[in-house]
Amino acid sequence: NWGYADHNGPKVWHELFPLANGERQSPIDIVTKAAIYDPSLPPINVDYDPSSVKLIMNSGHTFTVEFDDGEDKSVIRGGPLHGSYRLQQFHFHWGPCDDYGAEHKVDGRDYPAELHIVHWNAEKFSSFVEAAQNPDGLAVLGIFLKIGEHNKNLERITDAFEKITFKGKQSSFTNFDPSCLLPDCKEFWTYPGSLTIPPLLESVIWILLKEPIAVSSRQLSQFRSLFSTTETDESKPCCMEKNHRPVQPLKGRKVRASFL
Ligand SMILES: NS(=O)(=O)c1cccc(NC(=O)NCCCCO)c1
Ligand SMILES: [Zn+2]
Repeated sequence: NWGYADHNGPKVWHELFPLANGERQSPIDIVTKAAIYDPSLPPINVDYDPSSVKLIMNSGHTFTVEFDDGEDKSVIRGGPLHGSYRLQQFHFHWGPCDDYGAEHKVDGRDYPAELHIVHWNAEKFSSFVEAAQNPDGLAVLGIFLKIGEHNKNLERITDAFEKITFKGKQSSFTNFDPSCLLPDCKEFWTYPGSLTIPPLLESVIWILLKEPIAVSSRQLSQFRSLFSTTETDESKPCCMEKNHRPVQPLKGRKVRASFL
């Protein structure tokens, strides 16, 4: 099925997933001078309960840290959002080297990786799957990663990798608050977009923080040490070395900024 190689990657996703050529696809290049400052945008407010984390798993395309979204324990509010959106999972996107690998760009510039914290509108819909079918169903908080100091808050995540080396593996994960991965400054850009993985549903309100967080090159290399193949895969085991979609056409969309 779909992946990031030449035979099954972003260039051919449209064959099975026609939304790939849709009107509000993600990621995009954020042209900062074209962003519209909107002083009426309230600040972003995250309220995460560390006890709602459940597990960490290798999906074959990335690794996800999944939360109990059966009740309103961990939510995001404010910014462009109407009401509260419930935390479901977070995951990352990266590339084969430290020069690129994030999904969104800023003024054409590549970051080496990007964190996506995924939420769904539990006030209007009864499940993630239902929310994902609606234009205001999902809210993804995107955080850019840059190469710098070792990030202690990532240690518990990279320490878990030995238990989820292969596709399909999962391991219990407890007591983790993803707000420890956010930068101090919560200024953001926001625009209407889509999932960046198939089925590319156009149901995401994107909120991208302007300030990146730092991780060490060694920590990022640990991401690439995960396998995109199962333990029993006949074909030779293959490392998860890239899982980012190229930027997509803006098609007239406006990007708003919470800052001047
Ligand atoms: N990449 S993203 O648009 O933030 C996004 C939004 C909502 C759900 C997901 N899903 C995932 O990344 N799931 C990981 C497993 C996918 C199937 O391998 C991604
Ligand atoms: Zn993502």
